[in-house]
Amino acid sequence: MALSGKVALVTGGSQGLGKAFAEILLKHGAKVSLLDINVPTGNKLKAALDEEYGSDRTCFISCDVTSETQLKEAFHKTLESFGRLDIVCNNAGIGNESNWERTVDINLNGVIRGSYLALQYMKKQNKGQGGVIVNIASMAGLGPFLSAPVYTATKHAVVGFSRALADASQVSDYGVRINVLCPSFAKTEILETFNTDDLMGQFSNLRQTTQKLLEHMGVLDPSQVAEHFLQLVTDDSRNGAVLRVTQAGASYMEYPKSVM
Ligand SMILES: NC(=O)C1=CN([C@@H]2O[C@H](COP(=O)(O)OP(=O)(O)OC[C@H]3O[C@@H](n4cnc5c(N)ncnc54)[C@H](O)[C@@H]3O)[C@@H](O)[C@H]2O)C=CC1
Ligand SMILES: CCCCC/C=C\C=C\C(=O)C/C=C\C/C=C\CCCC(=O)O
Repeated sequence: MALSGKVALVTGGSQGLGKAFAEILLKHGAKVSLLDINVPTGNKLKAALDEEYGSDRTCFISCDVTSETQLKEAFHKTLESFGRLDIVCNNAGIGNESNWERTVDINLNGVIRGSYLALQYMKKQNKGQGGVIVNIASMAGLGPFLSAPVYTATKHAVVGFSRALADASQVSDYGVRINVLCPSFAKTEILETFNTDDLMGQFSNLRQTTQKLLEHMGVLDPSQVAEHFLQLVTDDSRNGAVLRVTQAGASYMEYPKSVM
């Protein structure tokens, strides 16, 4: 998919990986709708991007992915502002093992809400032009992150949900590809979770083990992660792909062939 003239929507787009995804899409000619609950940071980012790319290339929409109403409205506004929708990145996520229900509602339910709305707006059967969904999971979607069982569960679920949806989309001929990105640790604000006992919940005692894991795996720059995100957006041959990104490089996960 060539990105010039295409329109993308990124949840959790105010900062961190969402910001890096928005920037790489803009660099390649797309327009981007940024959705986030962090309004001051989102507005500041929009102002900075206006300077660099012009004010008609982005919009910022205050939106909580736990609200079906707000998310629906944000998709509607994006279509209204830019006239089309081609790329949806369900990226918003948190680490909170104490209020684990909220973690599930953002990291998993938010991805499901965003993916279903994306299909509704992009599938050919609804007069959409087709497109691509990239859901942001984590290395914790592929193996256990011992100090964060609920975070791990949400990310495994995002991988399974996205793979099943990709097959469903292909068999239904929606013209929408669905891929998953699984980054290792990246230098963003979410890493502060490890310094916050209230968020670590009952496994805050495992701080040292977590710290060792982080030192062992290293910390990626968001721009490195964004390069691989771009691959999932632009490579039309990829549907149901799960791409893991580590300091050692990126590789597609291989799974046994589906029975159907
Ligand atoms: N940084 C890392 O080490 C890794 C992060 N990830 C995933 O990447 C995604 C992005 O996280 P980061 O950029 O690292 O963290 P971050 O904390 O910098 O960014 C997350 C963004 O999501 C927004 N957000 C949180 N709850 C929201 C809600 N209910 N509705 C809308 N927006 C909401 C925040 O305001 C923030 O702007 C998350 O899904 C995270 O799980 C995956 C692997 C590694
Ligand atoms: C409440 C704690 C969750 C905090 C979330 C903060 C950072 C998130 C980072 C990640 O998403 C995880 C990245 C990599 C490590 C995860 C698992 C390692 C195990 C992988 C394996 O064994 O294959």
